[in-house]
Amino acid sequence: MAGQSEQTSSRPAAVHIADEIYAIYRNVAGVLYVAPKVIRFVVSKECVDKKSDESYKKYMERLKGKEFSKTEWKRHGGTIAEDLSHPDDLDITGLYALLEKLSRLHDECWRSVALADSENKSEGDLATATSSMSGGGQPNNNEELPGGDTKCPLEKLSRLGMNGLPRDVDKLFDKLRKVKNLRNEIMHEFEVTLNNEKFSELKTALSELIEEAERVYSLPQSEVEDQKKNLHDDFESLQTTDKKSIYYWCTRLAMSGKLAVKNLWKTKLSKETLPLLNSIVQRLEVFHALDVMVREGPNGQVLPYTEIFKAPEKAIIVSGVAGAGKTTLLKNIVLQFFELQEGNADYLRQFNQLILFECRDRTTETLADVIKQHFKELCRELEGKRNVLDALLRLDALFIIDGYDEVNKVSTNVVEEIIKKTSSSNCRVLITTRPHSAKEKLEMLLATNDVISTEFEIKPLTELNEQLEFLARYEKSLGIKKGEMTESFKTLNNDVRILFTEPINLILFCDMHKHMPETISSWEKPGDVANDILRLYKKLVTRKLADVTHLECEVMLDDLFVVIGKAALEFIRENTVTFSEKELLQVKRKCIQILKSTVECSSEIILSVVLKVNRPLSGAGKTTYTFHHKSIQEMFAAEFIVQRILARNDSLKSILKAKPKEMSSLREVLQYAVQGLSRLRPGAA
Ligand SMILES: Nc1ncnc2c1ncn2[C@@H]1O[C@H](COP(=O)(O)OP(=O)(O)OP(=O)(O)O)[C@@H](O)[C@H]1O
Repeated sequence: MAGQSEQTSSRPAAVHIADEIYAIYRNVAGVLYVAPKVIRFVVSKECVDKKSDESYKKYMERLKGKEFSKTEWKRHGGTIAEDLSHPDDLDITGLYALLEKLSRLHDECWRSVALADSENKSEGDLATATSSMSGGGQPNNNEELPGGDTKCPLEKLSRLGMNGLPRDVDKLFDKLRKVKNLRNEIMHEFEVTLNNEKFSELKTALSELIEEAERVYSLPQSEVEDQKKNLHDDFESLQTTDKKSIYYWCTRLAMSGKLAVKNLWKTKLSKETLPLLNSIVQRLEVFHALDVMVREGPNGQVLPYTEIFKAPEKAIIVSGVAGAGKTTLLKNIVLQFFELQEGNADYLRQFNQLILFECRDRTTETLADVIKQHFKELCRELEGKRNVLDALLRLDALFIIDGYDEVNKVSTNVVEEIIKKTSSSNCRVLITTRPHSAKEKLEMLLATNDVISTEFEIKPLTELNEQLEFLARYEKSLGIKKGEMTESFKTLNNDVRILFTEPINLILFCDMHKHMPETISSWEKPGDVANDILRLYKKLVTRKLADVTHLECEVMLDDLFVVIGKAALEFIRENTVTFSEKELLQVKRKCIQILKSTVECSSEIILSVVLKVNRPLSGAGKTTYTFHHKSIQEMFAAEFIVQRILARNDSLKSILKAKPKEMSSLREVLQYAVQGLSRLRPGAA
């Protein structure tokens, strides 16, 4: 269904739309409703030995004669939930994987029994020879019956096919693959979704699958006839579009969902305003393709980020330290998703819908609200409002959750809902988080919902050539003379250069290069850099103040930064990175008091330099404020701590005022504070 939006938007005639709805509806309902029914029938035949309330995991353990550990099940069961006992919620992909695993395991069982039989037989032959020599004549209990399946622990499943020979499942899987491929084409390529011929191709493929099942499982004629009749009736029922059916809403999403989401995000994400440069860059133009490291396994494999979806697990966690580029990676994935038709992001072809949710959001209360934001038009229709989420969960949607470490009381409910609702669907979830904070909580959330996940960590830009490549893109985009900024970067000593392994720091380097190039050559230790970044903020505020006063503002600025730093710390303690107008009021009041003593101006003059204003795109909703980056908020908070320690010798505990559970949000702040202290008072850190 990729590429749907553009085609749909340019179609003029209503009649065409009706034709398209009809074609899509039949194909989508064919692959999402009829085909799984047929495959479930085949699975039930492969599983005749399974008790109805027994989970597939327990069943497989019974056949294997041993329990699977978590990791073993991850390997054996793939994405099959541990407690799954009925395949009703699995779609073609899941059913295919399940059948493949079961049939392989059954073959294994038969092979091991045959091996045991042959060993027993040779022992028996020896015994017979011995006993015949001694004149004895015990019957051999291990004697193999025709087909060799009597000793198999599979009591009801026969090893023999219809022709009396050991069954051959290759053809069955060929037919199944045909159905699966049709599903993927229909779900992922909009031209195919629209293609009327696919509907009859699917019907033929399913009918052939039933016939192949007849051969493999020696099915009685009457059962095969019944299945074929059901198939025929189901396909007939799809000849008219049923607006009440959930597949009608899948169809509507297929037609307009992607365009709606593109309209919501593209403008917001395609440009980026850099923190202090006041320059706008095109996000895709400056994007540096980051590598990721596989967290599990001994050898810490490094992969391009585009490989993350090759992992079979439903949930993909991308972790990375502050400013490692997690959010930027997600934003680029969203943008690339809209460019799919140009063929430059094939790794996203497996998804036909996309939802983005930011954990820092403190106003969106439910998943239904998230869906409403994404598919406003569809949700305006009464039936749409009720059905869009359900329909989405039947499609191959990618749910992107940004910044789990920033999750708050409100957004935690939305995240939980996403994980719960997608757990038994075909959708996948991509979540970013800083590695320490909240990761355990996230893993717990996934485990309680039986969601298997895998983690990739963003690889820092440790090599000089990577850092230069990164900077060169910004150099070009910002119109800086080629080589000017990169040459300056090359002059850094190694101790300082290792600070620039994260993109955010390289961006701050661009800031320094523009506003205080002379300081770069004076950096000796990492602590010098964070200090200069705060100095840079002061310099920019001073410039603003110069428009309204010619008085000396240094002391006043220090006081203002203490107020801002204190607020930054308090917000971080509560894991808050976006602030409402109301929350900011308190800070403004304090700033005004300080300003009044020296100059008659509004607090906006200061806050407009330090904070970024986020106005809701739609016009609805409230304006929020953030620091230009969470790391900058952390630097301000750290500076406040350092100043309090130096000025009043206060204890860290009394400055932080943090409850034990709040301490994890302060990790990075403390790192900056230690750097600051060791710079100013080497013994104090
Ligand atoms: N791959 C990239 N290519 C180009 N610029 C990048 C890239 N990654 C990050 N940046 C720049 O670095 C800044 C910080 O990155 P980002 O906000 O994505 O980090 P993060 O890991 O989400 O940080 P945090 O954990 O603090 O929220 C971005 O605003 C962007 O300007």
